[in-house]
Amino acid sequence: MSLLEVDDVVVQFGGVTAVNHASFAAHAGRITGLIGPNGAGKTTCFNVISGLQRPTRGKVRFDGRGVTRLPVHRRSKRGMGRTFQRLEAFGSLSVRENVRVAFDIHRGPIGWIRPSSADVDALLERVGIASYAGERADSIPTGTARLLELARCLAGQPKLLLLDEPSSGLDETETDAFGELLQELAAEGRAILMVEHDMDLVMGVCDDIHVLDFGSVIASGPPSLIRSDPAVQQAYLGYSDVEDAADSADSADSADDPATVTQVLPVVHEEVR
Ligand SMILES: Nc1ncnc2c1ncn2[C@@H]1O[C@H](COP(=O)(O)OP(=O)(O)OP(=O)(O)O)[C@@H](O)[C@H]1O
Repeated sequence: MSLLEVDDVVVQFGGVTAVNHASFAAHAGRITGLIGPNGAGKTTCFNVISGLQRPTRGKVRFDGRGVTRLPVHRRSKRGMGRTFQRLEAFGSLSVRENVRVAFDIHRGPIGWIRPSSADVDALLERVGIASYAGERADSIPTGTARLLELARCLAGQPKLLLLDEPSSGLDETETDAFGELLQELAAEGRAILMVEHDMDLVMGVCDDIHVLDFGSVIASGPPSLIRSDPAVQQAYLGYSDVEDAADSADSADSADDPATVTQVLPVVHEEVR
């Protein structure tokens, strides 16, 4: 059964339909990508899932229960964790203090049971930022700050991780390490739903991908299917010569090789941006 179900969600901002009857799911133990051109409705979907945005219509179910009307903090208590495009850490605190505070927040009324330094340091180690533990959060590189966001989120032991452009600011080596970390986190049973513009990462680590365009889900499936889907090519390429796009990908390699996917989509995405 899906851990998260988004069912026929519509979000309208005045005359703008940001999300248009979108339905998709995310499963425990799997990494799910939510991709699409700029303005496709990805962040609005995340806001609906996490409770920051009430949908005009439609439902969200999490862990077998409806959460559509639940406030953010109650979804968090049930096991949703989210990172944001905008960085949220306390700039004047050290990296270690930020993670310690995140533990405290998630432990709520029993927060007086302090996390041990070993808990905090193990988490910093896990996301690969232990060497920055004593640095002020406002002095660390952007990529490191994103990993700090992830550590703060993991302090709440979420069942579902909602990651909004988590790899921006990471270099290639860091992104590879980050992809491995995501796979480990999923293998431990978490569901990961990720909005991400780095198609190498998306195609390399996602088990399932949902593609949004103008607020609608235009394709869902594993990377190999998404890469060759005509509607996806249309959305990213902006013209209907689907066969050309498929041919160039096919000639590069087989459909199962993530590298071939990225030879089509990322280039196109840069053009769209
Ligand atoms: N609060 C708002 N009020 C009015 N329109 C909004 C609001 N938030 C988003 N929109 C519009 O809804 C549409 C979807 O925006 P959204 O930010 O969800 O897209 P996105 O796929 O996350 O884009 P990006 O990749 O650029 O972050 C866009 O047309 C955007 O301008």
